[in-house]
Amino acid sequence: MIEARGLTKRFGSKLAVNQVSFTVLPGQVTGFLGPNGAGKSTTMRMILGLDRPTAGHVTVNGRHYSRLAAPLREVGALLDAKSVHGGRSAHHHLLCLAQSNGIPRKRVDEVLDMVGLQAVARKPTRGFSLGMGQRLGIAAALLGDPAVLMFDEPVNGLDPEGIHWIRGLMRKLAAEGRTVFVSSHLMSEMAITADHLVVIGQGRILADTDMQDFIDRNATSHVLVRSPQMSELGPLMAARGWRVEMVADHSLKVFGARAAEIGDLAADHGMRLHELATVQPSLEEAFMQLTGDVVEYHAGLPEPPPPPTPLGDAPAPPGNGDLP
Ligand SMILES: Nc1ncnc2c1ncn2[C@@H]1O[C@H](COP(=O)(O)OP(=O)(O)OP(=O)(O)O)[C@@H](O)[C@H]1O
Repeated sequence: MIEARGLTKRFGSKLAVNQVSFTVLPGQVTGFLGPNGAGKSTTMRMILGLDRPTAGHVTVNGRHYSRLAAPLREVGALLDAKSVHGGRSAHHHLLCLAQSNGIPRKRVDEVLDMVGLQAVARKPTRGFSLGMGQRLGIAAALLGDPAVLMFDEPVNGLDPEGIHWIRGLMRKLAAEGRTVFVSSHLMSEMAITADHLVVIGQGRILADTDMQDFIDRNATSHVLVRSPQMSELGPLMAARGWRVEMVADHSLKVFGARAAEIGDLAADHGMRLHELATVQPSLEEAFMQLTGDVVEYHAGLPEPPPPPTPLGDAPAPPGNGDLP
């Protein structure tokens, strides 16, 4: 278990982490999300005793990292996969770590097997791809068979097979009862890997809740409707007080109504429907909704396209409203 209480880190005038409190429980994968510069890495570094908190504290299994008798056996971490001496082989790197932490030699081969690096284990790591470096970092994290695991952007540089593999590994580690704390910018990946989310923005906790609750609270589902009689059906739905938006392919997005209500309305007026589907919001939509105001670094992108036209103001569709 990881417990942070009032955790704060200031770099000069920059308050990187601001009075953060959260608990990461065993037996589940907890995703740590936030825009660039939100304070994720700094928080993880404080958990590992690599940065000293300005205020507050954080413990791993009830103790500060510096007080752990055999740290690698209690917490394994992948923070910066590039922090390996390029002249050493993967085997040698792991062996040095094992020997300095009282871990049996045979564990080195076990973790090399687990991450799929056996075939290149004796080659210098300077020739490793980004993905191989990630796998080696994960092998080091697993070396002490720790109950707590932390991964900062673990899928960085991994190919689809590698991403699939790490997803399975995290789920397996959590199912074994371990504490798994993982940061990622890949929302689609987090959506299928994490059970619980801690979301941080500008150094403050914005959400600490389970995945479904986070999505439900921060984004709304809608119903996608396609009908050859859209020009008549649209105003009927708008008149019910439902928010109706025309989308690019001339279908409609309807907010505030259930699919059954829309189907009934169409049937009552003898109108045909070609599609009626409830669309659940994604983690990415919920994340963007919550963190939109706290993004530190905005790209100089061109102006976004105008929002979809609400149907009430929309020009009439061409012809009799039939869809292509
Ligand atoms: N050693 C440091 N000295 C000064 N400022 C720092 C230092 N480390 C981090 N910061 C600043 O603290 C803030 C939080 O940085 P941090 O790396 O923790 O964010 P992050 O959420 O991990 O970002 P990213 O998703 O981009 O990796 C940023 O504004 C960063 O510039």
